[in-house]
Amino acid sequence: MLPPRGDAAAALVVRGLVKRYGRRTALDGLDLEARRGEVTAVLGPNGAGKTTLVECCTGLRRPDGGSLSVLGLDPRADGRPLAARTGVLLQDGGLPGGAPAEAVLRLVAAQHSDPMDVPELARLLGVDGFGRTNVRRLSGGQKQRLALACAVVGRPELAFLDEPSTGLDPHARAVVWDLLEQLRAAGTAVLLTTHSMAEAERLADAVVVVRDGRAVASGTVEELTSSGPEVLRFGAPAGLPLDALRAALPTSVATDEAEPGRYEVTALRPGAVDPQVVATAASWCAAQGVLPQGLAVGRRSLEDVVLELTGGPSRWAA
Ligand SMILES: Nc1ncnc2c1ncn2[C@@H]1O[C@H](COP(=O)(O)OP(=O)(O)OP(=O)(O)O)[C@@H](O)[C@H]1O
Repeated sequence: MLPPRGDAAAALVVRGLVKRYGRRTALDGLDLEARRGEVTAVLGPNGAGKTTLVECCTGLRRPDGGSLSVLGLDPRADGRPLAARTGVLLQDGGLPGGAPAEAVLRLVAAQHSDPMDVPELARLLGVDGFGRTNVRRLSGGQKQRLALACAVVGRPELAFLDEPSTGLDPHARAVVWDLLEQLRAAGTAVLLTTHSMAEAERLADAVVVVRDGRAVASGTVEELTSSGPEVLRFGAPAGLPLDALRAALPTSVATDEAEPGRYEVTALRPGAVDPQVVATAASWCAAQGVLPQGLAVGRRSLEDVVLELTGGPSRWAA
């Protein structure tokens, strides 16, 4: 694990956080920091403890051990001042069911001293399209957009966003990503939990990988993915015979169909994936009569790293 980057820009400092539910330990000594003007993405499989972390940070749950500093305050003792300075999006929304969407947003805005412009935010997140609809009647994605609007309307210094783009269509997701970039540019510290590697790659200034209630790695996407061997990847029809390709390539690379239709030529020593290897693989594809889709040389993807750190695909499927 990379050393923590403790400094004055940290809006959230979590040290050795422990939370148990009966005999189940959800957080087992978790360390994490989130800095102002940065998006910190918390990644990890189902049950890793991400939501419990957000619930502890927002004062909804009492930790059993460790320490928490939220904008220099204690989330349970200083709930009131923190409510004015933080924004929270929880997975189950927590919206009142009996009022129209835009009225709910106005109500939340009125609780803040310098809220964003409500009509403008409503337009940005598409809340204006269902502003008069009762919250109870909103679709999952509409509720999610309203809950996100409520979380950010008070211009929070620190925003806790638990899976903000889950259930959103691609257009809404792009809008949410733009909004998160605006928050970051305004100096907000954003703690984002997500299962979307694309979201983390696009937005995260820092990534914390959580497994079994502990941070098992942290750093930038670049720091986490820059180690490991170079790999030539391409897509082609599944089940192509690889023997001829293996015979044509040097022994300094290993060739596999990593998953059906996804081929990888991995360097077994530094520099082994060289231009000649790329040309050989392309010629082999030509001999097979196939066009290699997305042929590219790179290192591990963020998904590869996270799967490796958290125990592989079977663990994620559990
Ligand atoms: N209220 C609760 N009572 C008992 N156990 C709980 C409770 N909430 C969470 N847990 C357990 O604590 C562990 C961590 O759960 P948590 O919801 O924090 O994980 P998560 O990383 O957010 O998962 P997901 O990705 O599925 O949202 C899990 O084993 C879960 O079953």
